[in-house]
Amino acid sequence: MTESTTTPAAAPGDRTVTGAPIRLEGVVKKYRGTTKPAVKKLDLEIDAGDIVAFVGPSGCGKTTTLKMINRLIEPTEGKVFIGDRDVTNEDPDKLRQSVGYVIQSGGLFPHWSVRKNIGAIPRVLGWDKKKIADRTDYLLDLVGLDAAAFADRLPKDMSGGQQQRVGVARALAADPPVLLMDEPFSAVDPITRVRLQDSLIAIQHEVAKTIVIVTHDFEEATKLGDKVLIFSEGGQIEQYATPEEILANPANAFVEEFIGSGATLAHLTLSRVKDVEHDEVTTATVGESSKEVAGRARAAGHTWIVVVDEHGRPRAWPSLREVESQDRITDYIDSRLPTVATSSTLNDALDSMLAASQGGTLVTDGRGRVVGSLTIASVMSVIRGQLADARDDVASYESHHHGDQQDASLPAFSESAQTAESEASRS
Ligand SMILES: Nc1ncnc2c1ncn2[C@@H]1O[C@H](COP(=O)(O)OP(=O)(O)OP(=O)(O)O)[C@@H](O)[C@H]1O
Repeated sequence: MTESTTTPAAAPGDRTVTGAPIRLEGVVKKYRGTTKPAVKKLDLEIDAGDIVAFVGPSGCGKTTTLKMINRLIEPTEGKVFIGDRDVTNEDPDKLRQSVGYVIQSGGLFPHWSVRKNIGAIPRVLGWDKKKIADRTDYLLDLVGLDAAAFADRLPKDMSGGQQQRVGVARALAADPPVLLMDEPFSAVDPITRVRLQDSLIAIQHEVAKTIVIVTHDFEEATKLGDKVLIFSEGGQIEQYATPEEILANPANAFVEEFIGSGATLAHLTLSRVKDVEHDEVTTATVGESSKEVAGRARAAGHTWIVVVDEHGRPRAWPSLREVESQDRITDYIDSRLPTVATSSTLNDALDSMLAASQGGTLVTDGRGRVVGSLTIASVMSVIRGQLADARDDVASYESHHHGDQQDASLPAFSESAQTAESEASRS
């Protein structure tokens, strides 16, 4: 028998995983001076090329666990492996050069240009100038920034979202197999956050690292995570599974409580967009003075506007920063603009937001004219209100139904309950 010497060809669209698996074995963290361990005893395997999102209530040990992977926090007990390397025995500085790390506000050196920031670790590693310059240009493009415009800027001359993009580029500079992200998108506005999330998904599609991300936001976790890890206090794993599995089969009452009631979904198809109060929007037409439009928007407390055509139909929804980057409103058309009609269900609205990967959507009337906007938060708050009402109804039914003595203040209800019971017993 002859051995095959050919390596199986990758299927079209297959990506080369450059990430390494991460394994935690019996990892414990006891902070000095505390009685309860922050992380009790954690065994965890993360597959190469996966994004795993850590979620859980405040203080449950997410950040502690994350930082034990690059030993910004030293484990009290246990071992951490990246690939085959037992990193608990490595020089921590060396280790951190091979593990990308992204924190909340980018964490860039403020007096260094973007180029210098991105080149920080490659310089320490002794790369030559040309290689660093090429890598910087590649990474800026990867994170969606124009190298010609941004490479020589200082962080303070960039938006929070742009700084965070540079933070990601810097973390990827030395091509590490692992990227750790500690609430990377929590300091930016929701629209920017959605864009950064989408950008991370696109980047990961290309680079296929192993990414661990700590987030407070379950939506973000389900959006980004190939798997989501739900912790409870003491770094206890309550469920570690794909978002679909968690939503369909929460492992226990803790997880159920954490992700919210499943009834939420049922309500989405019952309610309509017109039942939800829309936010007002500032509209403008192509060619108007940007300054005037921005002034109008600010007076209304808006941070973005909708550019509409002569029929009032939306073309784009630029932020004021984008508006003010030009003298006049441009004729740009955003082909991915999410819109829903007032007659759509809330489910449609969420679909539209998700399809466009947006945290909000424009609302149009039957003729496609913009009448306002809707955010996921406002849709969710309506649903939560409905659920609370539904629970109150059930609770009041149960308290009266199961009470031994009749409540004199509710004779009609008691009677009807009794009637229903006697009818049921007759049938
Ligand atoms: N340096 C420290 N010294 C003592 N206790 C600490 C220290 N850092 C964290 N802790 C405690 O360890 C526990 C876990 O903290 P950790 O920051 O890992 O939680 P977390 O899940 O990331 O919380 P959050 O979501 O609020 O950021 C908490 O009870 C916290 O108070």
